[in-house]
Amino acid sequence: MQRDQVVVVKLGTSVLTGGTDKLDKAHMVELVRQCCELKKQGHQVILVSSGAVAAGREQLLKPCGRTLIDKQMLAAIGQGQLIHIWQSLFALYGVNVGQMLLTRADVDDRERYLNARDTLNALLNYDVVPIINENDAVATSEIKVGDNDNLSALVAILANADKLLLLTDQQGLFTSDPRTDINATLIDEVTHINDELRQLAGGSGTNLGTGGMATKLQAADIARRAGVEVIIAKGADENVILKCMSEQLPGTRFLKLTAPKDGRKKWLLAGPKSSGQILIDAGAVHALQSKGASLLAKGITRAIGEFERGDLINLIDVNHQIIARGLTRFSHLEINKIKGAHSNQISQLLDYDSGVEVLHRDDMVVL
Ligand SMILES: Nc1ncnc2c1ncn2[C@@H]1O[C@H](COP(=O)(O)OP(=O)(O)O)[C@@H](O)[C@H]1O
Ligand SMILES: N[C@@H](CCC(=O)OP(=O)(O)O)C(=O)O
Repeated sequence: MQRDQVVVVKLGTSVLTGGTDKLDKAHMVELVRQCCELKKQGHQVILVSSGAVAAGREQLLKPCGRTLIDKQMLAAIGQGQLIHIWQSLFALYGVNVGQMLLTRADVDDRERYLNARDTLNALLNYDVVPIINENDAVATSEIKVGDNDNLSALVAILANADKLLLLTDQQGLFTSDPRTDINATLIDEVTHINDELRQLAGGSGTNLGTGGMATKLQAADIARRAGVEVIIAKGADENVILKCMSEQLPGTRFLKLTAPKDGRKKWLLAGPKSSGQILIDAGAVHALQSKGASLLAKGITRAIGEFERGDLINLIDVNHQIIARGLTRFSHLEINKIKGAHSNQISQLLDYDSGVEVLHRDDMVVL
């Protein structure tokens, strides 16, 4: 078994409540035991823990709805309770925990991303288990990641993790939702995530979880591009966390891809929201994918949305697939003036010299 790996363990509400309306503390002790065993083996563990809303509901003892504001209020009540439980359970093993509550804004902004990364690394260096959740109480829809599957992928990128374990109430990804299809079969290994696979993954089969398999697949897609192996497995299975670290595969494994080495490119993968899109032709797609080229104006069909120089944009092919993302050196207005033009015509078309690469290779990740 490989030692000294950084492992992000995401525990869904389904695992923490065992499908009931209360936190299953007996099972939480068992999960803590496994995490501490991993630490003893020399690995570093980060928890992404859902359960604040469920804990708040349990604590409130009054009926409460499921609107955004209801959930924000319940999270405000439940998060303290949740971290208190984790803290006391890890203390049984003499392990300290540190709470980090994040929103999308903390990863979108490069400086805030670096601050969050420094805190995470400092906790790991001091042998503390970081316990992360979305800062639900203040996260409005604009700044929300929205689900802890995607959040855990961002955390795995922040921490430069080796593995991301998405623990849930199913054995893994099935050919369809096993709650509704008794013939559904488990998919052991995934090497490509495409639209066909996405169609197999439905939403949450209960009203406890957020996102179901669809968000787990999004998370796996992001994390594996950053060089993280992802496993979806059943949180209630005996020794599931320990098994995920061995050859004995308990669920669905998503093979990792070769990650960019540059930290800024990893940040681009962590998915700051794009401000707009640039439509590119087949020649440009080929140049980016096969030749490692920068994007030049002649391969651009048009700019969609409004953006400025320095903004993050997605590059889209004729089939509306995202091919790459990166920081543009031209605004949408400039791009619409220079699209299709040869590089030597650009300064003339704009009346000033702004260079010729619309997206430089160094500022771009090809997906
Ligand atoms: N193809 C699929 N394979 C497995 N589970 C699926 C699939 N499609 C939808 N699901 C649903 O996803 C649920 C797990 O996601 P979710 O309820 O969000 O749990 P968690 O709280 O662990 O994130 C399962 O209970 C299942 O009903
Ligand atoms: N942040 C929320 C959980 C959001 C979420 O993604 O839930 P889940 O699908 O159960 O992992 C909470 O703590 O209740």
